[in-house]
Amino acid sequence: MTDIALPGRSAGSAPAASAKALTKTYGTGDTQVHALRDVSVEFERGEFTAIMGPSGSGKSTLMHCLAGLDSATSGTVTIGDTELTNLTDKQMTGLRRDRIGFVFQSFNLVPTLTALENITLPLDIAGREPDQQWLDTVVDRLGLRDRLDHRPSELSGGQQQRVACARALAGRPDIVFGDEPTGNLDSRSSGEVLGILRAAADEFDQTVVIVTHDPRAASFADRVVFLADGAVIDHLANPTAETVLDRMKQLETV
Ligand SMILES: Nc1ncnc2c1ncn2[C@@H]1O[C@H](COP(=O)(O)OP(=O)(O)OP(=O)(O)O)[C@@H](O)[C@H]1O
Repeated sequence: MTDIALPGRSAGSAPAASAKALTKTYGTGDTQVHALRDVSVEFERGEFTAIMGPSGSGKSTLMHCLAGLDSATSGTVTIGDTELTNLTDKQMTGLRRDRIGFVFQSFNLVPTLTALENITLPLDIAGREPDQQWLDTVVDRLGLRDRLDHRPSELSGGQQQRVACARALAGRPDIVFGDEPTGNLDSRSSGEVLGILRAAADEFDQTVVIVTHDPRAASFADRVVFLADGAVIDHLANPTAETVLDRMKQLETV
């Protein structure tokens, strides 16, 4: 498969991703839902951001629009200096494949493939050779070396999520999105997954954006963006589990 040339691969000083005046409306008339109302937010290169907010506040919708999995009703999304609304379907597929990684709450592994085959699947589909050194780094950092020949059913939930993380990181994407990536994990496995996402930002200058309900998970981030009723209502820099919890309580009483 040939690589699709995308404008803006070397993003310079542009944020790694941004949303400008993003709105997303579902339905019409009485049943209309404003999932996003005029959301503008930027994500710097090498920055780890947690998106938090009550159920139904628009977190997943925002993440899916940022990652090109869903389209907004109005406003713009930019990855590097590539505006997603300007892309053809083919270019969008190429951008998602080459520059974006995803980790979902439900792992989404292929049951018939081994851990290693799952990790390299997106690269295989894209016809790309894995960077062996990078792959080794990711596998070792996630403690998966002695699990590579196992199928998902032979792995614990934490191990499966680490495989999903390795799959997201294997192609060295500029930006990694996680939709409640630790939602199904115990605290030890959560710590391992969040640790590798932290390392992706610190050591490899990748941008990480996760949705979470967990103040402890959010404490691994550089910044928390709080959503309520489809709008950004607050930011918190250098969060700890305690400051996040305090802010959540304050926001509930507003
Ligand atoms: N396909 C859809 N059709 C209609 N309404 C939708 C659709 N998807 C989401 N919504 C609505 O949009 C709003 C935002 O949903 P979203 O899933 O982004 O919230 P969330 O903050 O991620 O919630 P949760 O924490 O419960 O996962 C909600 O009111 C939801 O009911």
